[in-house]
Formats: sequence, C-alpha cells, structure tokens
Amino acid sequence: MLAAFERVLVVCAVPAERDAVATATRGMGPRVEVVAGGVGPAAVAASTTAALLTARHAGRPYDLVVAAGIAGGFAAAGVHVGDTVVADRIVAADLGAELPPTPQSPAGFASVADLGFGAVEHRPPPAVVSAAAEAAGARTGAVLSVSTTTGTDERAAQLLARHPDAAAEAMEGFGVAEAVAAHSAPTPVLEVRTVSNAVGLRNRAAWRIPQALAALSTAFGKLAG
Ligand SMILES: O=C(O)c1cccc(C(=O)CC[C@H]2O[C@@H](n3cnc4c(=O)[nH]cnc43)[C@H](O)[C@@H]2O)c1
Repeated sequence: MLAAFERVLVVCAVPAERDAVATATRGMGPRVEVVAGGVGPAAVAASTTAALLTARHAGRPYDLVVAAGIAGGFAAAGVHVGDTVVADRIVAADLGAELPPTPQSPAGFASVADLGFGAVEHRPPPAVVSAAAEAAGARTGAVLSVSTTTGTDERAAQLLARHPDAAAEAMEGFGVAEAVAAHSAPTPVLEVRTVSNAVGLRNRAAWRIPQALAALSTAFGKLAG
C-alpha cells in the first residue's frame, strides 16, 4: 500500500528501528525515507518538523507520514509479543493534569482537551488504516503515546479504563502527528507498531526486542510489497 503514495516519511525512535524499516523498504528507493527521530514526543516532533520542512523546501513534500517502531502491547486486549498494530487513534495518554481525590470522587486525570487546551488525539483516515492493516496483517486499535513507559499493572489498568480500545503503548506517535498537523496538514499520518513487551509491571529482561524488530521488518516488507 505504500506504493500508492509518492513520498513517504517513516519516523522511528532509535537507529535499530530505522534499520529494520529501511531494510524492508529499500526496494522502494527514494520514495520512502526512514529516520531515527529520537525517543519521546518532544524529540520526535522536532525531528519530524525538520524532515517535513526540508522536504518541502526541496520541492519534494511527503504525502504520507508513518510513525513506526516497537511498543508495549495490552495483553488484556489480546495484543502480544510479535503482534503488529496499526493505530486507528493516536492518543496522548498522559498529557494533562492529575486530579487529587475529593470527598465526592477518587483521584483522577483530566486531559488537556478536558481542560480546554487543545487536542489529545489524531485519527488517521480510516481507509488508509484499513489498507495498511490488511497489507501488514495487523490488528487495529488505539496506540497510546506516553512520556513515561508504564511500569505497574495498576497504571496499565488505569490507561485501559481511560482508553478501552487501547491496543499498544509507545512514546512517539502523538509527537509525529502533532508535527504533521502543524506543518503539513492534511498529509495523512499512520502509526505502525510491533510488540516487544507487555504493558504493565516493568521487566526489561522480558522485552523481546529482536523479535519485535524482525516483526517490524516483516510488516514493512508487506506494506512495501
Ligand atoms: O536496546 C535495543 O537494542 C533497542 C532496540 C530497539 C529499540 C529499543 C528501545 O528501547 C526503543 C524504545 C522505544 O520503544 C517503544 N516502546 C517499547 N515498549 C514500550 C512500552 O511498553 N511503553 C512505551 N514505549 C515502548 C517506545 O516508543 C520507545 O521509543 C531498544
């Protein structure tokens, strides 16, 4: 399905993810550019902005931007190590205010949208999501962008309570989507993730990074094919 676009920018976080995607898309030549934009929403928003403006000034703007990489999967949603997820919602899941408990209500969370300061989600075009999911053999669902990787089962449950459609958690999708919205609208943005670990109690030794990177290459091979 990537061949339906003239110029595709794929934004990963780290070089290992970039290389996994670039290996799979090499046959598409300069139509697909892959960058390692840094870890977290701020780094990747800055990198994406730079790539978008450079391409536009060169007279070769992108007509699709993809946030890609490894992710945590929500096991309660049936998402497990090695699975591929295409986001139908790209959500800033921890951008807001923590609310203390009151006599009337338990502790809670208000998003910046709840607070009246802007948006906390981007919805990629459904037809592009469906085409990508079908081509990659992926499932769809919300992919949560967080600034702090979840490290307890309690936080995983809180995120799922707020976002029952959550399939995966990563750190960059919302930053990529915000940069595109600011500098290249209405260019569509996708997020494609392959799962390296379960969202919940932190156990870095259990992250299956090589398996997730291999799945990332496989997914992009299918998207390119
Ligand atoms: O150590 C390595 O070899 C290595 C190779 C590729 C990627 C990494 C990363 O640590 C990438 C961090 C990246 O992964 C996303 N991620 C993965 N699991 C989660 C999670 O459970 N919660 C949030 N983010 C996750 C995230 O987008 C990071 O940027 C290491």
